[in-house]
Amino acid sequence: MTEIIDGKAVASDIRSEITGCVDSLEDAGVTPGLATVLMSDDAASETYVSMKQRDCEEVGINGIHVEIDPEAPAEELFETIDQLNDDPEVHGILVQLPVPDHVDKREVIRAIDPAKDVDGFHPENVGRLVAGDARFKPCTPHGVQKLLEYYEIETEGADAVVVGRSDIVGKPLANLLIQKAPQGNATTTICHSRTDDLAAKTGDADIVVAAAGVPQFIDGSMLKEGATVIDVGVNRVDADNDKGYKLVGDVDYESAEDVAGAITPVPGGVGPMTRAMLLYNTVKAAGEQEGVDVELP
Ligand SMILES: Nc1nc(=O)c2c([nH]1)NC[C@@H]1CN(c3ccc(C(=O)N[C@@H](CCC(=O)O)C(=O)O)cc3)C=[N+]21
Repeated sequence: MTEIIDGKAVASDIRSEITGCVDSLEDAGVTPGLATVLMSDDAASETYVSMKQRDCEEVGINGIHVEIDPEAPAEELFETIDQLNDDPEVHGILVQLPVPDHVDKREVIRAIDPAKDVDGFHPENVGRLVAGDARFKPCTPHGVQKLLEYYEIETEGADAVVVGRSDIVGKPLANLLIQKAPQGNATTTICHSRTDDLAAKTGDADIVVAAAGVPQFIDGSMLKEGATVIDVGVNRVDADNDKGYKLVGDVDYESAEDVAGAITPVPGGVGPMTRAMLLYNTVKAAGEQEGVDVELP
């Protein structure tokens, strides 16, 4: 029987534990604050940011949302970031990506105070993660590790293949999977668009993580019997329904489900975990900035 990895349920569990962390911060006189900044008209980005704000409300984090006209000069975004860096009520800052073409993404990431960088994208935080001393694990890789933990999927000595080399998922996740730490110690291969014979690599893997942003490109024929399949893709594809689209992953679920030992669905797999780990990082940031011990889940 294929085990369906229920990210929605695990995320809900983690949110209730985070509510406890928020309570202990409140007892110390601290309300954790998360600022989300959106400089985009993209419908999917708007949806994700509003979900993040709703999550904050649920657990008692003070959510602050700033919207910047995507046509505005880049300076407007940088001024906003400076203000949020200086605002003692803001413990975490998330600038929703992508930003418009006239805004330099790297510069944006560097402008955020590393202590408030709850995405974990700032070079200082990337460096710490690679050095095995992570401050903020990036939310999606961290969420994937939590799923592996909850479902007791052995990573030690396992062959893991990460398909996708992005700075926000592929690279940090591969780094975490090779670390001498829980949910680490995997023999990890990173595959990407120039990989020769991808199916041979995925077909040998005990754990396959699909994070390339290409709809349904990994199917059952590319998997080993019993493999764990983690689908990070959230692709909107046209559909004949009210919304006009549906969400599909990077994995062709129907064929993969027959072969996999365990698999994450889309929606309801990694996506909700990404949002839960953002709350986790925000509570961690607040505790560190305010000198309050927080017992994180
Ligand atoms: N600075 C920054 N940080 C991010 O973490 C970040 C970002 N920019 N830009 C875009 C990506 C994408 N991302 C998602 C998070 C949750 C879901 C999610 O909750 N998905 C739900 C369903 C969503 C829906 O219904 O549309 C699910 O898969 O079940 C999806 C996508 C975070 N990102």
